[in-house]
Amino acid sequence: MRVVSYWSAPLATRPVTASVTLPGSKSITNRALVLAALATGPSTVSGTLRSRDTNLMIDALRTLGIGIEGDGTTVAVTPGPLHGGAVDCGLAGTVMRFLPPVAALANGAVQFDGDEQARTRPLGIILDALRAIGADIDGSSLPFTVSGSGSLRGGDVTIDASGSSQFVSGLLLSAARFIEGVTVHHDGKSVPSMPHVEMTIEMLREAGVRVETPTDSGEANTWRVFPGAIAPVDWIVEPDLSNATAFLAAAAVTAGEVSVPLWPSKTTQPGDAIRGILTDMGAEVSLADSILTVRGPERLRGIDIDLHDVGELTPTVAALAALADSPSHLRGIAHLRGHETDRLAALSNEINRLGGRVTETADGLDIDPEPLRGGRWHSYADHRMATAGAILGLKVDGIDIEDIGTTAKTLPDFVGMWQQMLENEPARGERSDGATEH
Ligand SMILES: O=C(O)C1=C[C@@H](OP(=O)(O)O)[C@@H](O)[C@H](O)C1
Ligand SMILES: C=C(OP(=O)(O)O)C(=O)O
Repeated sequence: MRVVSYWSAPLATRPVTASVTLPGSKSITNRALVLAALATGPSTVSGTLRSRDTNLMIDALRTLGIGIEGDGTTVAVTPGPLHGGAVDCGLAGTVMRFLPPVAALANGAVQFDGDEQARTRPLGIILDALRAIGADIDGSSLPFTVSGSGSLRGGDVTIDASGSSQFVSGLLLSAARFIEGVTVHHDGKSVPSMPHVEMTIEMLREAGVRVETPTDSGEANTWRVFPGAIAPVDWIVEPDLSNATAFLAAAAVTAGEVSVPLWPSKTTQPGDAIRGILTDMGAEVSLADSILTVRGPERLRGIDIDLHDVGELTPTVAALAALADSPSHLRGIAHLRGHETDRLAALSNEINRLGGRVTETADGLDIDPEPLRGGRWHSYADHRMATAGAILGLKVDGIDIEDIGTTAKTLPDFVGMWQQMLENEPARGERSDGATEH
């Protein structure tokens, strides 16, 4: 018997009004750490997210020989000779896809493993790509071993990155340190989450790396990183806009008003797309003096949207759609079946268990709003499933969320922040009831 804890999601008894400051972006933090580790001298990272995914990245880099000082949000990274060791990826896509190329540059064997659930996440594409450019790797999913020889040839490689943009980002991030750099060609259905590839390219350029995306010369879906030095940078991490979406959704579903300070005026984070999404659903959204404010409408409209570029936002958008007053169609997100869990199945199962009407399509979800009732909400070890349940819980009494602690993947203080947002609202707290696993 496994003891499962449930958190009674607090109901909003009035419009939510709050200002919520978000910790740093997972995606920017983990890219900054990798680039700092491979740089020619010491870097700092300020605004570092401290969460399970980023702490796993820090622990892994330390294991491989990188000096990382600081327990808080400012860390100092001192590169050192890379050596072998054991890396725990947890359930972090960024760790399991960004570090194998780093390991190929180490002197020694690097053993990768992770959570049971991580063993089914797509990985073979990037491991095969690394083999094709000279790496010695045993295995095609977790657990696997990279036997580093201190350098990697690099060169041209063709991959199908339609399963995850992280295959492209992972190869590009370390490539300046490959003898020949890398040219990655994508051949397959379109690459999802392209803003995350843009984020990789922008950060590489900030570190002085030469990157070309020769779309102009007719080579769409090709990225080239030239060999050369990665410069040390004092990175400043933006707040995590994807995590912000759950809090902004609270305003949208309660006709409330939520602001998030330090919203960047220009960003590659996909979370920025929530502005357009909430506007389309009927909310009033404004960005002034770096403060994003969302005012919720009396009635939220459904939405028909392709989320291919911003798939990370799907759990929030699905929760919004389930509380809207007209149908929604979420498209372009077949790749979510390889995220922390099969998010299309998880969202449809859980919303339907509460009385909703969600149908899984080949590449998304059709959501017909129905009155929902309380009940258990399973989170599948997925931080964004847990936060989607919390959004529904604002409007539907009696939703008990399994393992709310799973939000620690990217937002360890989610419960505290949620309760603070609802200050003066009755918080129903967490209990542990020894229920057996479903
Ligand atoms: O590179 C990154 O930081 C990420 C890329 C995306 O992955 P996919 O392309 O696999 O969707 C995104 O969903 C994930 O949360 C973070
Ligand atoms: C898909 C996600 O994470 P990962 O970086 O583990 O792929 C996510 O955070 O929504």
